[in-house]
Amino acid sequence: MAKHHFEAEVSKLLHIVIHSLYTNKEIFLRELISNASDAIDKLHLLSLTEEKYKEFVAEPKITITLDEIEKRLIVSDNGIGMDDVDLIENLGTIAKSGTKKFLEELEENKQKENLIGQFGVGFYSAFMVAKRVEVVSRKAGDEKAWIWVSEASGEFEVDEAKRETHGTDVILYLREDAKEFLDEWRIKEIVKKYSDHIPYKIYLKKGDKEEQINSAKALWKLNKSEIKEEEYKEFYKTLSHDMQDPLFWIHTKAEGTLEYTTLFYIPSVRPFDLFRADYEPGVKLYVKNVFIMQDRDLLPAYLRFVRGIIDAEDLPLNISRETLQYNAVLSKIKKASIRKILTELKKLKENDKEKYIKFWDLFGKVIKEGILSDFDNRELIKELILFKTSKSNSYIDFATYVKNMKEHQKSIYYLIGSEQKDSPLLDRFKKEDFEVIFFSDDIDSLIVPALESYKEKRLKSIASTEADEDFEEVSLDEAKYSDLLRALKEGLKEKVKDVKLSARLTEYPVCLVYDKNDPEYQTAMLLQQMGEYAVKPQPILEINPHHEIFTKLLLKNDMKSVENIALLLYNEARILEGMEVDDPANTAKALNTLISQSL
Ligand SMILES: Nc1ncnc2c1ncn2[C@@H]1O[C@H](COP(=O)(O)OP(=O)(O)OP(=O)(O)O)[C@@H](O)[C@H]1O
Repeated sequence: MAKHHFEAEVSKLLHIVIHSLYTNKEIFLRELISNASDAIDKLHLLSLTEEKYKEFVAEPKITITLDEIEKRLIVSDNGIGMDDVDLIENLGTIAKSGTKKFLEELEENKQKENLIGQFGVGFYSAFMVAKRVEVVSRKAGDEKAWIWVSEASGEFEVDEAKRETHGTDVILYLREDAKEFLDEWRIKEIVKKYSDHIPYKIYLKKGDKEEQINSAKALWKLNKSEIKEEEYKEFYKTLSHDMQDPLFWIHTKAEGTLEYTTLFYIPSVRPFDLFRADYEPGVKLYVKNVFIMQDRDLLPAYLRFVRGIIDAEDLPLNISRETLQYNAVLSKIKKASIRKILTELKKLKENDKEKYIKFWDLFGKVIKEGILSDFDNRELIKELILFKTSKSNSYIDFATYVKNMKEHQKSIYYLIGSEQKDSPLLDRFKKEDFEVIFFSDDIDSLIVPALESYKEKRLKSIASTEADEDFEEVSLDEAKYSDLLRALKEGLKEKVKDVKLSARLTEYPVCLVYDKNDPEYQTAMLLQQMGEYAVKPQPILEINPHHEIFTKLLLKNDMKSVENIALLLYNEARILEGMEVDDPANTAKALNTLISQSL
């Protein structure tokens, strides 16, 4: 046998593989199956393009043989095969510059295991589980077969061998601690996990028994017209482990400069961990049918409910979690995928409102997070938002709202909080016949201010003084009420920022508003929950000078009971805005005093 030395980098890699790699050993099988599949791909292409390979159109096949007696695992294929020169070159050196660079980085990195676990070390990963590896191969078109043997000791040997047909057998003599890979269930499990959608049949052979153990069908690679609705649904269930049918799916094949396929599903139930910080990502990355990883970074967090697959043609199989974020090809695919999902959701909203409302009730709250995190798609996300309004009990969107706007209406008006159809703040808008949006999700107080505008129409909160600028100024007789206003303010102390006369009320005696530069109640509360204790809501109590409570109070000119009245009216305004009573003990006392006085 002719002896050869491994290239220095290979020796380094082997050293790392053998000495530093303890976790995730099972990936060796993915790597070997992937190589076998590549070898079949190559021959397949040649048989299609070159005359002398025309005869090699035998049924492609990958076989995993478990030999309990010799403690061997063999991965065989009927692909292109290798001759002696190929064996020396391919299995004695590292061809790819990426791998070399990775090795350099690895040398400097202490957490080798973490890094390398994410990185396909290709053929050499066989040494994670094998003390000795033999590769018996015969190149398609050659008469001779060759054997490559190594025990990873810095050298390997190549000699003539026998093989009936073209193709390759990679024979692993399993180490003592890798005997689990002789178990057929373990192998089936690994193949299902990583290689189910390799387009070639994978057989498992043990003794006389031989069975196919993968589906051999990359569903997403088929043309849409070839896939039945049922097949889409079944595939979703295997992919997501969800028992229910998906709500809908988006299947895209991109060709041209960037070649990739994506199949995304929207579930019809909320994943259990949707609102957990440690949620499981739902999208898997494949490179040419080979499963690479399931990673959060494949889609932004606001699309975390999406299940599916991204299968890219132009990515290296060894792309790691660390390099994932920096890969330009993947970034482009990711960007296009986000846009595609959002655009398809918009279409669903237009074409199947009932289904879209189902979607919105399940995931609307999550999608809205994108307003804060995805600036590029902010306008598109705005199109997806649904809400109820002071005029509509069923959902509408911004486009409909704007279409329904009155001619003299300057802005889009909203109120944050639970649907407050009886809010005193609505008075003026009812009078003008302006529609007011109710934003009632708990995150709305963070999201809605960031919306800013829709189609050049500003969004304004009706609980804030910012909406006032859209209305004509009304002159109010401040002087006449100054003593009363002062007395009310003194009664309420720091509960309110100020007490003022109101131009916005017609029916109600009081309401609470916020200066346009101050956080509104819900925002302040949310910030407090997030640990910003210093942020306090600072409402302004506005009083309706035409309401009889105040006209009578003014007539009486008796400020004795004003403190009690102030507390009650302030709490009335809070209740009408859906807040809880502030200072309940004193409020009850004030109420009792006033009741007694009236008896
Ligand atoms: N079963 C096989 N049949 C034919 N050639 C093979 C086979 N296995 C490996 N090779 C050859 O050996 C080379 C090195 O394999 P290795 O797995 O280390 O790297 P790779 O497949 O090129 O990269 P990666 O595994 O990262 O995709 C392959 O490029 C291929 O030419």
